Amino acid sequence: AAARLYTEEDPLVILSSSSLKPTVSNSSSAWLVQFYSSWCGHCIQYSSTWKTLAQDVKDWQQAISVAVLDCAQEENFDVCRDYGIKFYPTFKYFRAHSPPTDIGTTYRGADREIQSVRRLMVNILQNHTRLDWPEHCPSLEPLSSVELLPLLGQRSDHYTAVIVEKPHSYVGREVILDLLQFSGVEVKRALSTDLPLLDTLKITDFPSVYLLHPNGTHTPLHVDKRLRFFFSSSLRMLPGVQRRHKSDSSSSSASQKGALPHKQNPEPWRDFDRSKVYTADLESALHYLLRVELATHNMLEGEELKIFKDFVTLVTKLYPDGGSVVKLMETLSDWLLSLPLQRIPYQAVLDLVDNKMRISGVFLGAELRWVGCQGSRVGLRGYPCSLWTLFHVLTVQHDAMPTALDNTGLEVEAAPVLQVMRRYIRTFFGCEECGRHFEQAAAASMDKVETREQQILWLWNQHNMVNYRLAGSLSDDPLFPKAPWPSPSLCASCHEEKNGVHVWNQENVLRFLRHHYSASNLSPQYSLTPPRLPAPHQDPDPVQTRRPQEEHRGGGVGEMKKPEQKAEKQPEPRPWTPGSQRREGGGSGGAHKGRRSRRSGRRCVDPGDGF
Ligand SMILES: Cc1cc2nc3c(=O)[nH]c(=O)nc-3n(C[C@H](O)[C@H](O)[C@H](O)COP(=O)(O)OP(=O)(O)OC[C@H]3O[C@@H](n4cnc5c(N)ncnc54)[C@H](O)[C@@H]3O)c2cc1C
Repeated sequence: AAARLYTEEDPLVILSSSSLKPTVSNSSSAWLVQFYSSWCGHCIQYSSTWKTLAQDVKDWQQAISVAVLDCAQEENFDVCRDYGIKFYPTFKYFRAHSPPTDIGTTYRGADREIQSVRRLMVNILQNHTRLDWPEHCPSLEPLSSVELLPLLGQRSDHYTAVIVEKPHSYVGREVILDLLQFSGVEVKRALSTDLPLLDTLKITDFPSVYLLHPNGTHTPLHVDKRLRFFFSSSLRMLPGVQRRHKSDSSSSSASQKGALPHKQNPEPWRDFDRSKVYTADLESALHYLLRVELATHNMLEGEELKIFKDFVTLVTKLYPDGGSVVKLMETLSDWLLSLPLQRIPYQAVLDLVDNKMRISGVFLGAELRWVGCQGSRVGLRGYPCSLWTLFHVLTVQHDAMPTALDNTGLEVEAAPVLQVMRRYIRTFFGCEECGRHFEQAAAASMDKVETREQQILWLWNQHNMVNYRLAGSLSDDPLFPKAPWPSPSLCASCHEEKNGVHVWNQENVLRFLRHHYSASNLSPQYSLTPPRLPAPHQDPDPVQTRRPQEEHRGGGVGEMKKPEQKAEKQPEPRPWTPGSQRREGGGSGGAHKGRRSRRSGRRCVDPGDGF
């Protein structure tokens, strides 16, 4: 097992003697298989490149799939001999619909860099004939102005994106394949040598994307950088464009029309801005965590109690809003720390949260109210989304207030937010499998995190690993497809390309995260708890005094409206009461009193725009 270079977690198929032939012969897609040996040093070194390649072309798999087979495993000795493998690694490709007698064609290209292999994959596809063309692969050939110009002005039930590029460019074909699993948009390509097309569309730069809208209008697609990643991301973000789930990959007419495939969410839709973080999501996270997730642990004792205390301390010290939530967590923290008990019944925690604190006007919102975390139907997004959001906010707050954890005992750890998160997820998070995955990742690299900046980036990177893994899975909300985050529309300067491969500019990512998850980017709109009122002598807090209408004005890059549903109005905050969810009233009444003396007085600094 120690020698295994690839696991089921990797975005590729692991083949063996028994599965090779049934998989690659008569398949509706082509296959690219790396025959390797787990003892070969070069194969070990190359494995990370192969995994990156597999991730890069994961969305192409209905046309061409990536696999590995370990020839060092005894059970595979015979099959490697039968397929003529003499050196490691050997790359072989199998055309779609190939007969069982086909032992594949060996790739002897100049190099094995990701870009070269990706281009090889495009060439393999284009070498198919009409008769054996992979079933789900659209045409990769360029179209001419004669075919394209008549489409101008026509109405349709989907977008058509025309990529106009130089003859040797691969971008158009790669973007066509990147969008293979998405409905609501069709991608075609044309060449920069087609002068009538260039004249009509007034295209002078290459590659360019020209977009034909469903309503018959047509415009150039604006991207910050003319790179494959930017084109693919922008097209995936078009309204109504969504990832096909495995069950509807045969592109049912409903998904083609951009309709949501599942039952609509009965909750009223709340318009929101993707470039903001909503306190309602953070409050709902704590509401769920304290009243639902924790409720499954009747008695908190020993290690569990310690982990819960640490979590409460962390939120008390780092939660960015200064209102009821902090006061509540502070009171809870004081209470937990003052008790000499080794065991605390969960019911006592609940009683404190629901009843005792309410007497002094401190309360946590009474319901789940997802905003940035609302899903297109019940059961999607919600709590896990808000938990990620909460911990991202805490990593950024820790960076903005480095002394906030002093004298809590947490400051001795290099990455206290991550360590508390790790222990919380392992012990309390309801999704056991998520906890197992997260623990694996933490065990592999969390101990290497030494600075607050690395702490922010570690969590961002880990979250993206999960996004990659879950893209296209059943938990992927079609309205919010899982994808590398932040998207180019949120942060163009976070994305670059090196040797044809997408890379992150980590400096800009860090800058973006510090802004996105900062206190000044928190929107109180839809919040369930009363905002902190600035004391007469204090400067008004820009977050808390901003009127909801100002937050909510349309036109921003990230504004997210859901079609067909009425938006919910800004609600009145109301407290939690055990029997009734509807009772009104209850102010924060001095909820923030004394807070600044107990928490670090430093404010988070917004590094400004310009991403
Ligand atoms: C610790 C943890 C581990 C999980 N592991 C699994 C698992 O193994 N299997 C499984 O099926 N589900 C897992 N989940 C749930 C899953 O990751 C999603 O949270 C859930 O499917 C809801 O997805 P979402 O579309 O709301 O976006 P989420 O992934 O929940 O993201 C929430 C919001 O965070 C922002 N965001 C997205 N990516 C990043 C990033 N890289 N850095 C910073 N911000 C980002 C975006 O604004 C996004 O809307 C896990 C959740 C958590 C908290």
